[in-house]
Amino acid sequence: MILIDAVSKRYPDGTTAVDRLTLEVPDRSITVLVGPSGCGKTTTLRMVNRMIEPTDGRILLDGRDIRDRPVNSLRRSMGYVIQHAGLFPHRTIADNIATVPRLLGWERRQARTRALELMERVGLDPALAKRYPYQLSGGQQQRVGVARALAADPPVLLMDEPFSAVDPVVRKGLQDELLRIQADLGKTIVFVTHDIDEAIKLGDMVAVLREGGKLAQYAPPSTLLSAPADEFVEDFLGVDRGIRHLSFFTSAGLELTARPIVALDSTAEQIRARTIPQSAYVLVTDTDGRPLGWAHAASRAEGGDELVPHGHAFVLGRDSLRSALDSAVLSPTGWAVAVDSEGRAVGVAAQETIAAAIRAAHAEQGTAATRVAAGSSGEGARG
Ligand SMILES: Nc1ncnc2c1ncn2[C@@H]1O[C@H](COP(=O)(O)OP(=O)(O)OP(=O)(O)O)[C@@H](O)[C@H]1O
Repeated sequence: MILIDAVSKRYPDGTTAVDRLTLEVPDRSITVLVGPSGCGKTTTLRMVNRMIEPTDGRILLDGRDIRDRPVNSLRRSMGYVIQHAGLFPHRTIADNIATVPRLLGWERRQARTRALELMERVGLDPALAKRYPYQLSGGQQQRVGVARALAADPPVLLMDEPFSAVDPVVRKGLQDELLRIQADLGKTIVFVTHDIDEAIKLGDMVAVLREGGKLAQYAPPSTLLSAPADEFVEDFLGVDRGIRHLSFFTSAGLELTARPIVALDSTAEQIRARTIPQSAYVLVTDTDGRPLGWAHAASRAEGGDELVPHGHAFVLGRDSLRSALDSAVLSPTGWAVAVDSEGRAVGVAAQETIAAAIRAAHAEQGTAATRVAAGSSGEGARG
């Protein structure tokens, strides 16, 4: 665990960049520092690897003051990724990634093997190993930056706006890759961003900082969205807070009906038998059970073959109630389509049913929060 204990940083010109910040960064999880420009995020991150020394307070790594460790060994236990990757322009990709292993005295061949292995892990074609950074796209360079930080397998990763300089699509890919890598490797990651959506997507814990380097709130993302500490945090979270919070509620227990699902070759009788009073439509599937679209039940029973696109389906259990609601809202019939992991239709749900599930999830979360507050449960509050 990294403990940032009442740490302040004042610069000689009188600027207070960080003001008595206390944070416990849990092991093997992603802690995000987020806040507006100039609120002290980078300064905090750099105090963790001693690129900046605090004016007051102390930082402990696994219970030991980081000032008691030689700075080189401290930094080698902490991979560091920055915006624009910061690669060495005159070194090949493989040599960039192998930098720290080589510094640690690894054989060239061993370091190269490690570099190639890491390229695959971060989603880079090993054929790029001999190229130079300028021959790679911005997104590819960021992946190299992550691979380089992971090269000596440090327990801690410090990431300073690593994905800010790439377009939204590439950025989403990099975020997904980081979550995949983290699921495999379980590093202790401190991640700086000014993007609240990125913080909510990536963070197990999120620290919202305000100007003057003060901590506004430190909580799991779900708690931030459901209970922002004050107006500043609420404003920073932006609009759609309620809708975004639904991403933390699973669709697993959602009540579905499979009745209005009919196969492409269903007879008029079968269609009539499967039509439900609440809807004039049936969902037509192919022979493998994958949804093709909605059909007006009465017309189809009389031989009509018109299908209305069903929009996006949600994967039951894997996707959230936000995804289920989105599916219903975008559906021309007002009914969401649920599929299994193979894409086969397993049922449909009306908007009202999803709304009831949302109310139940909120009530359940409220109960869990009360239990935690009362100290009668060891459960975390997330999701
Ligand atoms: N060397 C310095 N001397 C004086 N003030 C500094 C120095 N470095 C940073 N600051 C100030 O400290 C404050 C915090 O800076 P920091 O870079 O940590 O913010 P940040 O939250 O990372 O910002 P951004 O999102 O814009 O990168 C800012 O007001 C900045 O101007």
